[in-house]
Amino acid sequence: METSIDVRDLRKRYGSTVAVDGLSFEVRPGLVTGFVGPNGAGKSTTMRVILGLDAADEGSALIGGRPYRSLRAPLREVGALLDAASVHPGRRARDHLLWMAHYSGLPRRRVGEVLDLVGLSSVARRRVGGFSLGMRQRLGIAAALLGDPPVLMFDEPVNGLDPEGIRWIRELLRSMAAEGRAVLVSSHLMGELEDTADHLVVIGRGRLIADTTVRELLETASAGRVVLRTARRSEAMSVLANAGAEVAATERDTLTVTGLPAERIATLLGESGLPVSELAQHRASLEEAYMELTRDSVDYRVEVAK
Ligand SMILES: Nc1ncnc2c1ncn2[C@@H]1O[C@H](COP(=O)(O)OP(=O)(O)OP(=O)(O)O)[C@@H](O)[C@H]1O
Repeated sequence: METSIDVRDLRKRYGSTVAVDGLSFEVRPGLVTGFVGPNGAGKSTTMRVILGLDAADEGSALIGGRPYRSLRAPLREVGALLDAASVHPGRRARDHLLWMAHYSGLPRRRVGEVLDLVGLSSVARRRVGGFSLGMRQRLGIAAALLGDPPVLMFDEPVNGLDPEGIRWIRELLRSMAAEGRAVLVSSHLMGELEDTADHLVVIGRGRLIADTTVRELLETASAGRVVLRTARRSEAMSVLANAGAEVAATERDTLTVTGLPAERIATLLGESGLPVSELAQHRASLEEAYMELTRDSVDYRVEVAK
């Protein structure tokens, strides 16, 4: 199962909107790659182009070295969950999958297998119109798995799910990658991917912002920042600023200091007779690292009413 997704210099515009602007990245087998960016960053468009649902203006998006449209048995090559609401409500879950299997030349027995895998066997003869969002997501995932493909793509799969459903999808994604599949999963919330993704492709306004492992991203975001607590915060701020540090007041009695090592901070404050109740290297959360990265590429900000 050594199939990957290769996106090279991809460009796509809709009228005057540039949705994807020269994007390149790879989704490798055996890993869950998180595809992250603020709303409107171009994630869905990129996925649609990879799946041949939209044509690129420039560049390429290949699955196992070939464009989607030239794949002879697409469902055996790539499975995708884009829009879980797209199944006709009058159709029964099992019939939907049987029709897909028939249309794609897949054995009927796969339908029972994937229904078991996603936990829908007991409701397989019910109409999809009566399904909850979580059940629809599971059906969409069953459809993606039908051809047992080496490449999987999920667009915001945990949207609107309860914690049990979220945990189920996370475990499924991890186990699919552990079997050697290339798994691409998008989200506009980095936190959602914290326990799931090995690798991250972060985009904003259609461009690549970071292509990195989760670990590297956290290390970069944490680097050189020290957090300290002191009851005499404003005096500590001026002592450290005079020594050349950049100092930000965060919580009530807390400062975040950049530009001085922790030992130097301790010495300076000690010499000035200022009490320090806590002094530690800052450990950034993934969400924090992401906010930092995408600060300039958020299209729609909520203005706070004054
Ligand atoms: N069919 C379309 N016609 C016109 N504009 C579109 C179309 N599809 C996407 N866009 C625009 O392209 C940009 C990228 O949209 P896209 O849906 O790919 O972003 P996204 O990262 O998936 O966002 P979200 O997290 O909100 O789904 C947006 O400005 C969007 O309005």
